[in-house]
Amino acid sequence: MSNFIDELNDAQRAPVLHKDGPLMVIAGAGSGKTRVLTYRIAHLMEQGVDSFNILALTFTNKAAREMKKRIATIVGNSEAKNLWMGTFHSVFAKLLRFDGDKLGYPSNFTIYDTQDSQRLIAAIIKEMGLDKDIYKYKQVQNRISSYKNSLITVKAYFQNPELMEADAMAKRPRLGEIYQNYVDRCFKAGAMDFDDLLLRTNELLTRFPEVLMKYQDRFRYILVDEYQDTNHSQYLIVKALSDRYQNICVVGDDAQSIYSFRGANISNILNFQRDYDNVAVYRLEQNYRSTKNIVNAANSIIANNKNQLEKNVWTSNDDGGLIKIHRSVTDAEEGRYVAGSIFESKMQNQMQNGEFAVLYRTNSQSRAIEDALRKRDIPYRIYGGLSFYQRKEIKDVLAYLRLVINPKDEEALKRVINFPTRGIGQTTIDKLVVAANHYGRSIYEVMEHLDKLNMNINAGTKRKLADFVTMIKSFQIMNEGSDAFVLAEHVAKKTGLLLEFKKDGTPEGIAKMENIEELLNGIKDFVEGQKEVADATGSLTEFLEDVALATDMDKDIEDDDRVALMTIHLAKGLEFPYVYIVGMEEDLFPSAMSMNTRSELEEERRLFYVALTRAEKQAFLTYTQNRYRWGKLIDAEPSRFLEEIEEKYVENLTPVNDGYRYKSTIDKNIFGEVDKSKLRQVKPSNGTPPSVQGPNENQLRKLRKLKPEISSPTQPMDLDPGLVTGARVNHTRFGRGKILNIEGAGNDRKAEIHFDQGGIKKLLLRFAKLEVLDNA
Ligand SMILES: Nc1ncnc2c1ncn2[C@@H]1O[C@H](COP(=O)(O)OP(=O)(O)OP(=O)(O)O)[C@@H](O)[C@H]1O
Ligand SMILES: [Mg+2]
Repeated sequence: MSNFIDELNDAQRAPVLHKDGPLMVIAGAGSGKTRVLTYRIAHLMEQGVDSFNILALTFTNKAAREMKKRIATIVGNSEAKNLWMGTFHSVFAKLLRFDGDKLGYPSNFTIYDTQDSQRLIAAIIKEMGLDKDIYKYKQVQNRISSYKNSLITVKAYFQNPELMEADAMAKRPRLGEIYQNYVDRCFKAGAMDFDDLLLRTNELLTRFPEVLMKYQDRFRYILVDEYQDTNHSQYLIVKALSDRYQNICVVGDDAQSIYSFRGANISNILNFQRDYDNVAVYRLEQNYRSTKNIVNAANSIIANNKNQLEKNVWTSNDDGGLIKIHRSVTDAEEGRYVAGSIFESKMQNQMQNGEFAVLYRTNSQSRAIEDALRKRDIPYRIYGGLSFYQRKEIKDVLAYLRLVINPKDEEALKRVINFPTRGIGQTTIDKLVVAANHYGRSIYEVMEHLDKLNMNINAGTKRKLADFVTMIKSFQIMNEGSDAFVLAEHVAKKTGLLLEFKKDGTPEGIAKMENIEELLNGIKDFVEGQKEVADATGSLTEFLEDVALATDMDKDIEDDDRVALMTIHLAKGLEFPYVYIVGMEEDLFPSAMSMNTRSELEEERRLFYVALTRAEKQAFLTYTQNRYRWGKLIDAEPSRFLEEIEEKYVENLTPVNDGYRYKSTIDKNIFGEVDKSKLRQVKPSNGTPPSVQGPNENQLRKLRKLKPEISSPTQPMDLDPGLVTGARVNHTRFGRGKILNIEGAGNDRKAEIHFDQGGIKKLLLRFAKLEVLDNA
């Protein structure tokens, strides 16, 4: 036993040692909430609480694994293994495997990922003959998802005139029917989507008191990290399970609640004291993660929110560097600045790639950063993009494996029934779907009974369908006798998938084959690994569940030294020595979609607070004057959040008094309708010093009259001083445009130009004969 209790300060020790009963830890970022949760579990086990009686819910599976590792070093590996620990989705998927049969689900139910759900919804919209431009499948899926997370079942929906009216007003009067069909189809396919994992758990616990009692008795101690981001469905599950023993410990930070768009409800944290008797509330105030400058800057930002619990976060860490703000002319230049700055820090301070993170508001911002990092040969990893398991060839193999476990799985079946091609056309598939709907059965069941059904399908096709069924059945027989790896390898060969990609012969085909090989390796690893886990057998079902709930975030990558790129949402709970927050611009951050109400804007501000508090040593904020959005180059305005940081904590790397400063006159109290024109009213001061990085239009005009050497160091200067990023130019054939980027040297010097007539072209300067315009 280690004396791990000594690794806590007094304020942290209290909730760790707290005896039974409900407790809540409310504290700012980096104050040790996750550490308290981890150590409390270790302490409970030391006090003799059986590891089987503890349930811990975390934000990512990776976080759960790390906690388990830490606990294992304190109480020993074998005990730590028995803990039920993971995300809500993974924990309750496991619970539903045991008891979902009471709701009519097979224990081997499939988990539909978002893509599966969207495909099915798109198919239903088509079958119903609805206009796909009005019934956009992604929007419909979103809507259904939010109903499910608010526990609005189909039945409840049709009993609620207000909801129906709202959908009718949105020109989607038949949304309820789609919802109904979607739920029916999932059920028939023996499938649950992500939201079902919570919805059905709730249903199970409400409808079957004996099941509820069983789990209440099992999970005598429940702990929840990031409690501020639980949605209603999750909240109810926790409430129900903890109702009997009331040994519930939640930790969270209202200032970091950033998932309300997914139905998370900050009032869960505010109402906790009302929900339980004698709640002990603990507060932590000392931040161990960040420098004084970062902590104070973050405090000054969040102080702009009206709705928040009083907190006084401080740190005894060093002051550290000021928060650096950098402006550039284009997003490409922003990327180059970030890459250059990382490169420099690495050189100067001997830092690893893994010590840097670049955070952004939306995934699409990663491209410019990636390009720049690649040019500098800095390895990076994008989190939350298309994960390995979502690649087409991988999903194809997985679809066959899913069919082995659950042949009713409609999305898997549709995916591979004719891939590799075996002469089963779309018309045949449509007929099968119609028959399946008619008989209230799955497509596979229809295929099994083709000879008894009077269907208009010719004998040749019938034989092909029968062959397919026979093939799946042969896999099923094999699955009983061999492990997941042996079976998967057999399936990849026997179905012709490997051959299909090999035949292809292109580099892409080969890459796909290699990916399949990687998948097989992964399955082998999994089978080996599972042998050590309690309750696990290394079966194919377990593997598929792991995959369905995996995100890239969950992969163990500690040994891999790369710069991390991710959205701020994904960065919650993590920490990095150096953090770059890019795209600090109005309409991007805060997002244009989140400025309609005060509460939306406050959520964006919390998001900024989360972003900044990820940094341990140094934070950089960057913004650009021009950015591509929705295929157009737009003038970007500096984010209002920049001016909300108290001035003494920031350092501007680019001059701010030159007409493009971020100090706007925007009225912070106006929320609904921000007067954008105000941002433009900032007058350029006289005697603007020439900027050395990213000149703006005003400066460009001046620059053209100045000596060539006064130009951005990132832009090697041409003989013609006007040809720089951001300059307006005229081309004899393409007309007027704006230079986005200049690259290459000598005869190879090229300019990337966005022409007013539309279109971006890369032109060799020695041929282009560009005229620099003065009247920008
Ligand atoms: N008493 C302590 N002594 C030394 N380091 C500590 C102490 N408490 C926490 N830390 C360290 O401070 C950092 C932040 O802790 P932790 O991640 O638990 O904070 P948190 O409150 O969960 O943050 P967030 O709100 O971002 O989730 C971690 O690196 C942790 O190891
Ligand atoms: Mg935490």
